[in-house]
Amino acid sequence: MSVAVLGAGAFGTALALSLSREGHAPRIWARDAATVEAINHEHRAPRLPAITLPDTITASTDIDAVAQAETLLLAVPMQSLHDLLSRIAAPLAGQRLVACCKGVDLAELTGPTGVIAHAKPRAIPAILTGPSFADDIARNLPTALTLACRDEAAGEALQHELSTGALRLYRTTDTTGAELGGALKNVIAIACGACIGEGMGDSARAALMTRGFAEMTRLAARLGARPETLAGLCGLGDLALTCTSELSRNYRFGLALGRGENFDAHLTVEGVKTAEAVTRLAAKLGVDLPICAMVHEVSTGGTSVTEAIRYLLNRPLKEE
Ligand SMILES: NC(=O)C1=CN([C@@H]2O[C@H](COP(=O)(O)OP(=O)(O)OC[C@H]3O[C@@H](n4cnc5c(N)ncnc54)[C@H](O)[C@@H]3O)[C@@H](O)[C@H]2O)C=CC1
Ligand SMILES: O=C(CO)COP(=O)(O)O
Repeated sequence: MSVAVLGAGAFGTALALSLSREGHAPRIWARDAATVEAINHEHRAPRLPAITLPDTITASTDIDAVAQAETLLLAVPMQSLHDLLSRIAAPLAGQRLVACCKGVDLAELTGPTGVIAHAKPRAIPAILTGPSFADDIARNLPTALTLACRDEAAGEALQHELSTGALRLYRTTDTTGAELGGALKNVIAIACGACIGEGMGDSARAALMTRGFAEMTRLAARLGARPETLAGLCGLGDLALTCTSELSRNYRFGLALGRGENFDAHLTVEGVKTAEAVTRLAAKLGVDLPICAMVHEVSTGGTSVTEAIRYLLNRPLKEE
């Protein structure tokens, strides 16, 4: 089976490397010629500068040619996924489209598999998500992720196609749970970073992680997801990683907010737009997501970290 990667960022390049170790020769689509040049001629990717790529990994700016592979890994930021799919002329009928992004689309208020289903209704949508830093995958360190696909047979084929000696994939048909876990953990990671940056301490972070997990499961259950999906790699697993590691951009963005420091605007921080999208979605569905709402307020300058923490502490007391 042929696999290609659309998007030459850190995660797309790491996944191409992972595939290359299993004998695949993946092509990467990049939107700019300079990145293609770097991959094809210098065997390096701009977003993973410390890694040398094998010459079995090649790149192209011709998206229609690259998109002919049977499996396409869609590794662009969440808010660019719709734009990416609209660049491809073909309907991609019967092809497996694996979202490798985490978030909720602001225009459609759906996760990545919903965006795929709207843009390419004859394709088979799936999502690869869970706790992994691109750098760890690129270095072939042990990693376990969730592969979610409603089509059981396609999900099983993808699980085998994308697993490697170091990258172990668990399978589920619950795409809603898998994508909401990955989306919401980034929002909670911003909250945790802000809490630590503001000097509130590890106990406060543990409280945010736990009550954040309650928000993740509440919204997911309202949308029909299974609780055990959220308790898996794509929910609890990724929450644990992202809320505790300074390798996470979402966590570091939160740290900067808490410390009152600037943050590099070129870095992909999915939780900011996701906080806005889930706050809107929750209002529409009548679901209470106070931490996510505060992350949206703080990250858009609507309130301060101190005020947000005060608001959360002073909400009416309730049962756990
Ligand atoms: N970096 C990581 O450790 C991991 C990232 N992810 C997810 O992968 C997704 C991508 O993140 P990264 O690869 O880290 O981002 P990145 O910032 O390293 O790269 C993003 C890539 O997407 C391209 N891009 C942006 N907008 C585009 C558009 N409209 N059309 C086409 N290409 C576009 C950029 O040129 C760049 O090559 C995110 O949703 C992230 O949450 C998931 C797991 C791990
Ligand atoms: O999704 C990730 C880890 O699973 C990567 O986290 P960041 O996007 O916060 O860097």
